[in-house]
Amino acid sequence: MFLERIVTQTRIDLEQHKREQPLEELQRRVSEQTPARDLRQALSSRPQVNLIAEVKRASPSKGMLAPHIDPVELACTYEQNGAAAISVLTEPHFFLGSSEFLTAIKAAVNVPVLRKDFIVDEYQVYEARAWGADAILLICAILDDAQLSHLLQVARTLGMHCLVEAHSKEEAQRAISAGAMIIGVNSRDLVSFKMNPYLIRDLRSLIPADRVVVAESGIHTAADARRLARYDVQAMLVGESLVVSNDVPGQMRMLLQGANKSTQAKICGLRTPEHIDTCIEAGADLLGFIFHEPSHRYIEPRQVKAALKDSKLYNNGASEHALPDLVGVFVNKEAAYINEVAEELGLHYIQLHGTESPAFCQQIKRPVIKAIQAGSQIDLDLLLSYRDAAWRILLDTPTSEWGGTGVTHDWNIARTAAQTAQILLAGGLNPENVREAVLHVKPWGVDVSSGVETNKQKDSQKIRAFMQAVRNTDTIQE
Ligand SMILES: O=C(O)c1ccccc1N[C@@H]1O[C@H](COP(=O)(O)O)[C@@H](O)[C@H]1O
Repeated sequence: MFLERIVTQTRIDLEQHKREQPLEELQRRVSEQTPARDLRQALSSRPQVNLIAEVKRASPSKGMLAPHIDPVELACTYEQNGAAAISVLTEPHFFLGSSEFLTAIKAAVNVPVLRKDFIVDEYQVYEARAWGADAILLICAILDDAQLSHLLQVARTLGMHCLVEAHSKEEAQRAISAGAMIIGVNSRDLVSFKMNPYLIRDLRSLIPADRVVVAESGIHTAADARRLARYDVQAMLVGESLVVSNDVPGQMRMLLQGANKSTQAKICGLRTPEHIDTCIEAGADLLGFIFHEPSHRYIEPRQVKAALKDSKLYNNGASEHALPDLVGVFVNKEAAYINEVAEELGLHYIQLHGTESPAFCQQIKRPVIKAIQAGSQIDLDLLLSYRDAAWRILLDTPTSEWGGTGVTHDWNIARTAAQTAQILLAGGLNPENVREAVLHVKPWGVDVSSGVETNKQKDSQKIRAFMQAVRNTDTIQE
């Protein structure tokens, strides 16, 4: 097994390092270092998804990636193009890394530098600092609780932050309990190398708001990065897709733009597997299901289950398409019922489209999208009253039918609101007007139902046209 092999090899190397350079000598070198740069601050000072760009020549899962890269030149390119921190592989046998790369990179850049290695002994923490590292990686899977706490403590005394990596809910809980302030969620299972890009979605809600969350592995496209923005991570750690790129600045731009400047798109009122597939193929980010009986878009919860099961793309884990998240739309229903449906269907977000109060929103066990009616004016105090209770605010046109009428509202009002909160703009959007809406309002996301229908039925061509208009607008917003 890879992990066992690498840890065994690491321990052999470690004994040799200890013989060559006793801890006291290493500690003397540590004392000569300038203070460590603050990784936590670098990842949390701006409200955006930051990029930790990684320097690695090979990996056990992918073999040779970029054996001839110049590590310092690459790190400088990363810094010049907006990386908030640099991660450097120092493991020599499986990743072709080296301590010399780290020391040379540290001298060449001004951002924090992370030692990415398989750290199992406090000697390696001192080693990292002596080489110039500002932060280290600690992997929950190879450390017990006592070791994790001890290594965190040693790093703290040396002024370094730790990126504590989890691969499961249990490991995330261990990282939290150990007091880790920067928690990485690695989509790649270190034992099987299998990818689960949706692990971050499952783990994010477990991690307290005062911790910095880093999504790691398998981040290749703008859609991958846009998906991470939905989980409110503070950083993405990217190696492979950068080191193999022929255009590193272009790849970095695409990822940073995907995470921070693109528009999330929700298609609402879905009822069939075919339309679910169309949405996925077209790159929709959120799929909405209406659980409000008077609506012609109403769908019974069990029918949603069946439609998702029959969708070709939703069930294809190896699909090239990033899978959207599922939103259940409810109007003034009981909290217990909403929570039950959410659990049963595996909904990711709950949209509350009635008169639900902030206190009610807090009874919902999923992040809440709270719809607020925005007519010729908007009650900003009302909007702010949901600040702690709702994950996002949806602005819709006032109507007695609650929503889904295909009527627009005043986008100047919406623009003001979008400066105060992360807004999902709804109400009368369609393939023809969505570009203007996005450019004018600059919302976090857009939401459409009527505008992608013909004769009250979803229309695949209109769904594609809507999505294309949104993505084209993202490109010109760069
Ligand atoms: O679509 C419905 O029937 C509906 C019923 C009850 C609450 C909300 C509903 N739809 C929401 O309305 C907007 C879309 O509006 P439009 O049709 O594009 O004008 C969206 O938020 C839906 O979730």
